[in-house]
Amino acid sequence: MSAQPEYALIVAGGKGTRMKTSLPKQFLEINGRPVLMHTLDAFYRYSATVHVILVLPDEDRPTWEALCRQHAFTRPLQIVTGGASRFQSVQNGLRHIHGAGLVAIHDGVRPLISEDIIAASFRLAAVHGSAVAAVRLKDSIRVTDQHHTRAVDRSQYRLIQTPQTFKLDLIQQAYALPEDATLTDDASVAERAGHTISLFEGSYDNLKITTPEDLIVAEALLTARQ
Ligand SMILES: Nc1ccn([C@@H]2O[C@H](COP(=O)(O)OP(=O)(O)OP(=O)(O)O)[C@@H](O)[C@H]2O)c(=O)n1
Ligand SMILES: C[C@](O)(CO)[C@H](O)COP(=O)(O)O
Repeated sequence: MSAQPEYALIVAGGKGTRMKTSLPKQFLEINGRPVLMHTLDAFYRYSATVHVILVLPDEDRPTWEALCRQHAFTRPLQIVTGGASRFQSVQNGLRHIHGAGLVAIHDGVRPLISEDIIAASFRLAAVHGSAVAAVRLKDSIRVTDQHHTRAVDRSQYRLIQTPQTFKLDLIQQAYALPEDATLTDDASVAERAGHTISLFEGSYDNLKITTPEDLIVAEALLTARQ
């Protein structure tokens, strides 16, 4: 752990349109427990003192509270209201954090995050200002326009994950600027504000639950860990 206060901002305000289920994917169960609880559990396993802020839409709170009762989930956390986009959910979460410290922004739908990666992100962000989990590509890639495709050098690219961990003043200042829908993650928002982004090694099993087959893979990976 670093000497500074540590916050985990877990965003779970999405609708999961690509999952095509009526229940948002963060509430779907994998191995008998909601995706979001697996995610939160990883942060409590990392540290008993990390301040956890959970971003949820107001209309999803009854669902979450019912799941907490059903699964006897009593971990301490602060719930704040989600926004219409991931940007707005993160922005609202950051408004509820005061003072200096570090914040790990993490998708509620990345339930396989490990304590080691969380620890590395805080440790490296304390030194560099930012620490963003990333992995190398395993497939070949091509760039396309409407008419042509062209092979590109995959060694120059990374797949970006969360956690994306920052010094608080840096990321709060970056999120004070207007929303730009082309910025899909926190690193892009920080970069737009003039900050250099530091990457560190993420993990292929830190998958984001996005489409139905991701649930099957996540269950298999969780089972293999037991
Ligand atoms: N208004 C939003 C939109 C997204 N998120 C969160 O951002 C993370 C990554 O988003 P994504 O996987 O795209 O989730 P959804 O927006 O729910 O999915 P989809 O794009 O398929 O609708 C998720 O934990 C999601 O809950 C959020 O907090 N608030
Ligand atoms: C933040 C993120 O998970 C990093 O890979 C990703 O950018 C979220 O993208 P989405 O469009 O919300 O799926």
